[in-house]
Amino acid sequence: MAFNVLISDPLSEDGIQPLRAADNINIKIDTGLSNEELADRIGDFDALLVRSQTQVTRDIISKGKKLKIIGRAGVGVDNIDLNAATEHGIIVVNAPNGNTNSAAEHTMAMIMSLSRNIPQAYHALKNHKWDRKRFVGVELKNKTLGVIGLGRIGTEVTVRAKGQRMNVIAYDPFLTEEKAEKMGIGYGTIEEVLSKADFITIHTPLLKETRHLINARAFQLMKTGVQIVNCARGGIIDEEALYEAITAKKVVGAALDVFEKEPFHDNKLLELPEVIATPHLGASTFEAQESVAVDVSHDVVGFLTGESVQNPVNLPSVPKEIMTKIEPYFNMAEKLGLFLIDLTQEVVEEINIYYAGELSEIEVAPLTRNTVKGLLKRHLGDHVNDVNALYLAERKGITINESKTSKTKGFTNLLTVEVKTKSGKRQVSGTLLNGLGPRIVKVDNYSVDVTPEGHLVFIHHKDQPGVIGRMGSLLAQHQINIATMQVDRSDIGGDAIMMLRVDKHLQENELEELKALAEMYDVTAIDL
Ligand SMILES: NC(=O)c1ccc[n+]([C@@H]2O[C@H](COP(=O)([O-])OP(=O)(O)OC[C@H]3O[C@@H](n4cnc5c(N)ncnc54)[C@H](O)[C@@H]3O)[C@@H](O)[C@H]2O)c1
Ligand SMILES: O=C(O)[C@H](O)COP(=O)(O)O
Repeated sequence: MAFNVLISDPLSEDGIQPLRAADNINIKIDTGLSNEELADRIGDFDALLVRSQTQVTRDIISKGKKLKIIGRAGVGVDNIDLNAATEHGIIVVNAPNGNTNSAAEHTMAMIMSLSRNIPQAYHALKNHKWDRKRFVGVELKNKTLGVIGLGRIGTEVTVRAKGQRMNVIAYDPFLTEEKAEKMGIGYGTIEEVLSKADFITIHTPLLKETRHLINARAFQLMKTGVQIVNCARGGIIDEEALYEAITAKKVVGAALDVFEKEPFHDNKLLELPEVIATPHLGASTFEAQESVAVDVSHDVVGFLTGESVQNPVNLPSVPKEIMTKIEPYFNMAEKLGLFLIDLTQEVVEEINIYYAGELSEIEVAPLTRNTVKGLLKRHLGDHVNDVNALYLAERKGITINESKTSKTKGFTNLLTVEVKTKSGKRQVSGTLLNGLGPRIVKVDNYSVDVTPEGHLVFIHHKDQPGVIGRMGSLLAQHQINIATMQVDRSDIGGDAIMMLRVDKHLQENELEELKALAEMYDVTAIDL
């Protein structure tokens, strides 16, 4: 099967070699498309690769009928509608590590350019003005740099600023006193950092919570004479408030690589001599571009060829060593979900998943997704996948609970799936037998031993002599061969079950005839 990949922003040619080298991938490079053009063409593609320029909107995503993966060659995914991607079951991957160094270096270049008025002095000189007085700067040594957001880039900037003998103070919701101490920096609330810093640099993502994080109130808290750098995302600083703060002489310098609206031709901030700027160049180095393109290409090839991805954005990332442990259970988890929904045939209100034995010691989130995928698949078909299974369940009002226990009822590992419906609860348990694969070992309170594969028939009946014989004769009349058969009962003459594996799918009339036999309560055919 061949896959079509569209690259809609300029990516490093060396970086996309993993895509070029893959056998079954056709690449189309079409940069500078308008949203409408992209929406028109996206229907032919299995994967879309972008940087920050392409706006991957809900409309584009919904027109991507074949689209399976969106790769962002860089960090920020604020140009991709993640909710829409998740709802459509499209995985989004990014390349979070490849441009950290370049972005940190660019930030330092901006801080140093600001402190010594280098762009302004250059500009004057180009205009034949030899002006030394106007461009007297300040040293960085012993100045305080306030870092807002101490992730990958914020941390790298900190290391470099310390090299310039700056004092660093940072705010990040995940920064602890111990961590700050270990890094040799100060830490405080955002208000403390804003009020103590001589230079402020922003390194958070653009989120609902960080939009206009640096607003008029934040500028009020800052020292008069502060200088500010934004190499993270436009929109984190309120540009209107920054303009006011500069014209009020509160802020004496601002270095901006990113803007609320990009690209632009006019931005009134650029009319201010205190503002220096670059057109979103933080990640624009040969090294960073090659690195992010390689990372994202590997993930796209990996995903399209059925392997796991390294940098998923809308799926929790699972370390390889943990993935290796849980992968063998994936198929069983999905099959248990499929089995149970067929057995239940009712509206599910709640799903409870119990992980026991070895399973209680490992990360099980991917197994929960696979189980839920199985439970939804009968009704939603291929529309449901690992990416959107939990979202779709939630949208249907289904509560999902996971719990872990060491009690295994004699099995080394046991996965039990329970659904709650209006008429009660139903359960199925499975185990992975070493070397033998998965087995269904319990259905409700009955013990069985069945491979979850092929054509199964679950029969609920009264425990009475002759039921098994009548069932066998009827199947024989229809030329249906029984491959394996299990029976169990609650007590003598009470409720009993049969679990058959048969060699062909049971037709509706055959099922009806089985149900009509004496002492049968219910018969369900389940194809796995
Ligand atoms: N200019 C460029 O070309 C360029 C290049 C690379 C990255 N970026 C941008 O830089 C930013 C940082 O990238 P990164 O790789 O360091 O990301 P990261 O995820 O490693 O770090 C972000 C940090 O921000 C923190 N944070 C979140 N909300 C916060 C808040 N309200 N206040 C303070 N901290 C908060 C997080 O806890 C995290 O530690 C992103 O916006 C990314 O898009 C820009
Ligand atoms: O978030 C990022 O990785 C940077 O903003 C880089 O964006 P770019 O890929 O458009 O240079």
